[in-house]
Amino acid sequence: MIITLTPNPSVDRTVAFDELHRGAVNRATSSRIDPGGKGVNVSRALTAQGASTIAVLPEGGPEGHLMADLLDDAGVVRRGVPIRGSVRLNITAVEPDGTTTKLNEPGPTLDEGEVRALLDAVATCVRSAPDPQQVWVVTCGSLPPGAPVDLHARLVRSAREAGALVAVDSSGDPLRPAVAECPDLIKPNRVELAELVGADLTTLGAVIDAASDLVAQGVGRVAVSLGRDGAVLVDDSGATHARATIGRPRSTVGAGDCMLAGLVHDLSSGRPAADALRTGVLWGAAAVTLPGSRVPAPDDLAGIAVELTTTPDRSLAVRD
Ligand SMILES: Nc1ncnc2c1ncn2[C@@H]1O[C@H](COP(=O)(O)OP(=O)(O)OP(=O)(O)O)[C@@H](O)[C@H]1O
Ligand SMILES: O=P(O)(O)OC[C@@]1(O)O[C@H](CO)[C@@H](O)[C@@H]1O
Repeated sequence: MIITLTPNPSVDRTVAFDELHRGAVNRATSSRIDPGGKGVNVSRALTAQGASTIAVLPEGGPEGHLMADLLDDAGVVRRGVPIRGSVRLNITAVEPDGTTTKLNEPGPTLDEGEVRALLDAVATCVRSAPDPQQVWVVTCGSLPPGAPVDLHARLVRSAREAGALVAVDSSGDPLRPAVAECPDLIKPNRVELAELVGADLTTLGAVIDAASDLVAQGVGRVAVSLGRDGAVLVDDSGATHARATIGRPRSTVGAGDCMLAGLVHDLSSGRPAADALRTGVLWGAAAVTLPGSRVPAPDDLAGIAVELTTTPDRSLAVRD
């Protein structure tokens, strides 16, 4: 069982343009809408693959109702925590050459009672699971205004107390206190890891060294997503690198979330870490072949080959 927390979910509207012009009226060629926010996407990807998950999220306002309907349509089990504000709506503009422009709203202001209700909802889900020791909690994304910067860190503590293993996917200031709580897994991308450790990470070797330092400080595992260069997983037994080649990329929005979903899916089933990385990279690459933030179904994984090595090329220049 995998429980996700998304403190700042979003209804994601993806709008396609032949060419986007700043400061002009732009007429779209098509549009789609998906329930989103990083933890919500993790739960959507798990649901699409038939895995057991509950998405915990704040629910309020017209967008909150829309979010609930979209999640119900996708068959995603959810625990909505009522809030006074309204869930945000994020816009993604896509152009035929693959250029993606994201416009993310700040989200509703949460008060301390609402924050506590979110953390309690997660702990209740963990305690109600048949075997809380087998539960992973995944807490993801930006924090809405009013939420304390240590919200992810508090979640690591409270989910642990309830008996679960915990993964964190966030960035910037909210990531730091969460890392200090030594979660079982973190999933930064290369830029987020570079910001966390305060260094330029331009080769795979530099990424591995930075991740190894975090493991030495007590983080269980560090999975770094590297865009088209795949991902590297570092733990106290070493580093494993995996990547997949796909045809034409369509949208990278949510690919990191699908990667994390595949990784935690296999770890929670007791699979070896290298297999879990392979699954994560496969789900991430499959997501990139799909429009908007659509998540892959089992058929979408067919025909994508993943290369995996336990002796990564440390000199590889990493770009994304
Ligand atoms: N062009 C690509 N070709 C093949 N696989 C890709 C490509 N881009 C992304 N991926 C896959 O998707 C995963 C996640 O991508 P990326 O590193 O861009 O995530 P991210 O920056 O965390 O994304 P986000 O936070 O926007 O969801 C990668 O680890 C890789 O497996
Ligand atoms: O503003 P945040 O919380 O950093 O990111 C939110 C978001 O951009 O992330 C997801 C893709 O990873 C989207 O569904 C959503 O719009």
